[in-house]
Amino acid sequence: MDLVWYILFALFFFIFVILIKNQPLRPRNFPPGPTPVPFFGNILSIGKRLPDKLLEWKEQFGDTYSIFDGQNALVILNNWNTVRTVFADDAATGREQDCLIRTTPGHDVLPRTAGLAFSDGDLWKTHRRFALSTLRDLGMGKSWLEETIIAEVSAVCQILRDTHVEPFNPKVQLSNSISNVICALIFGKRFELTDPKFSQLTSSMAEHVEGAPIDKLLQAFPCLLWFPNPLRTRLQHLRQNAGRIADFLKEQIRNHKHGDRIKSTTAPDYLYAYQREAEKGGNDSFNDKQLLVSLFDLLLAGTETTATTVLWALVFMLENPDVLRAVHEEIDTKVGRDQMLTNAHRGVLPYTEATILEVQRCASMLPLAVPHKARVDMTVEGFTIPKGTFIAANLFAIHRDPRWWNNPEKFDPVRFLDADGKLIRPEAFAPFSTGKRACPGESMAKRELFLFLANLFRCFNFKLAPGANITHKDYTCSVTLCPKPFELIFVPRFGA
Ligand code: HEM
Repeated sequence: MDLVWYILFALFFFIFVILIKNQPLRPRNFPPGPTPVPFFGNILSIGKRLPDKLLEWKEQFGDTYSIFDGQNALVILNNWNTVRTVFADDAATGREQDCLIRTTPGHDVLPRTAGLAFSDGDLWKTHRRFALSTLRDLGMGKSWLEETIIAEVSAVCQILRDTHVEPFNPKVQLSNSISNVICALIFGKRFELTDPKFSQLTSSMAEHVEGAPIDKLLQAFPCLLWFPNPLRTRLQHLRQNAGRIADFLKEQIRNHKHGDRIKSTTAPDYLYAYQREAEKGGNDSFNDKQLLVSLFDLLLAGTETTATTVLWALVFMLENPDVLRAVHEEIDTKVGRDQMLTNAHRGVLPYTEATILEVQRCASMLPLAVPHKARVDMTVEGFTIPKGTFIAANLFAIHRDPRWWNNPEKFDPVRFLDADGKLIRPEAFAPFSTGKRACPGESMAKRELFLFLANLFRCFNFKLAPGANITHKDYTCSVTLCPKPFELIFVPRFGA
C-alpha cells in the first residue's frame, strides 16, 4: 500500500511540475490579458468566433493587451494610432518563420525563411523592394492589366448567366478568374475557368489558408505529430496541397526557362523580371528557392484575399438590397447598362466605390492582418515587448471602433462620401494594413475589386436559393474570415 501511495505522490508531483513548467507567464511590464492555462494558453477560451472574443477582451483589458496561443504570447493592438506608429517601425517587421504546412523536418515543401510574406531582415527588404517596383512597373498605367481583368470578369459573368437562374455556388469560378489575373501578372498565362485541374489548384489554395489554425495547434502540441490522429492526417493533407501548388509553380518556371511561355499578353511578367534580375548577378539571394516561395506568396495572397472579398460583397448585397438598388441606379444613370465598366468610370461612380470600401470595412477579411514579430526589445504604449514577441493589428476591432466610425455595426456606404457625394478615405480604414509590411498588392487589388464588383453589380441582381440562408455572421475563421458556402441565383439585369 505504501508503495502505491508513493507512486501516486510521485505521479502527481510530476504532473504538477509539468503544469508549472508549461504555465505561460507574462514577462515584467507586459500588456495585461486573460489568464492563460498550461499548454493551451488562451486557445480554449476563444471559441469559433475569434474576432468577437478579441473585442470582448478589448473591453476588459484595454487597447493593448496580450493573449497566449499555446506558449507563445501575442500582443493585440486595437488602437489605430498605436498600430500606425508600431508598424512604421523597422523593429516590428519580423515574421513567424515556422510553418508546419510548408516545412517538414528533412524535407521542406517550401523552404522556410524565404519568399515575401514570411521572410524578414535583409532578405525580405531586398525582395519586397523588388516586388514593389516590379508590380508597379507591370501594373501602373498599363492597359494590359485592365484588359486582362475585364476579360476575366466578362468570362465569369457569362458563366453566371449560363446558370439560367438556377442556384449556383460561385466560389470556384470567381477564385479561378481572380487567380487568372495574378497568373497573368506573375507568369503570363491563363487557364480556362472550367479547367478541373485549375479548379483543384485554387481549392488547394483556399485549403492552405484555412489550414493555418491546424498549424498553430500542432506547433503548440508537437506531441500530436508522434502518433496517428485526425490533426496529423489533416496536416499531411495540407502539406500535399502545398506540394501540389509548389509543383504547379515549378512547372511554370520550367516552361518559362525553356522558352515555352504562352504569351497571352505582350507585357513581360514577374517571373521574367525576376530571371533578368538574377542574370544581372551581384545578389545571390535572387535564386531558385527564393523565386519559388515568392511566386507562392504572390499567387496565394493575390487569389484568396480578393476572391474572398468578392464573396463578402455578394453576402452584403443580399443583406442590403437598398444599397444594391442605389448602386444600380448610379451605374445606369452615370454610365448606362450596355458597356463594361472600366477604371475610367471610377470617378463618376463614387457610391459604387464607397459600397466596395464598406464591404472591406465590414468584412475585415484579414481580421488580424498577418501578425508581425518584434525584431528587438520594443516599448509600446509604455509596455515592454521583448524581442521575438508576436504583434498583431486587430483590424476587425479598428474597423468597428466607435472613436472612428459612427454606428459601426451598420452597413452604410455613405460613410465613405463627403457632403458633396465625393469619395473620402477615413483615416482608420486599413484593410491592407499599414507601415513597412503593408500589402504590396494594394493598388492592384483595389483595381481588381472595382472592376470585378462594379461589373458583377452592373450585370446581376442576386437572390438566395429557396430555403437557403446566409448572413454576414455565418463565416469560417482562420487567418481570413470567409463566408460559409452559399448558393445564389444570379438574375441577369439585361440580355448578354
Ligand atoms: C482584397 C485584397 C487584398 C487584401 C485585403 C490584402 C491585405 C493584406 C494584408 C492585411 C497584409 C498583411 C500586412 C501586414 O503584415 O501588416 C498583406 C500582405 C501581403 N499581400 Fe496583400 N491583400 C490583398 C491582395 C493582394 C494582392 C492582389 C497581392 C499580390 C499582387 C498581395 C500580396 C501580398 C503580399 C506579398 C503580402 C506580404 C507582404 C510582406 O510581408 O511584406 N495582396 N495583404
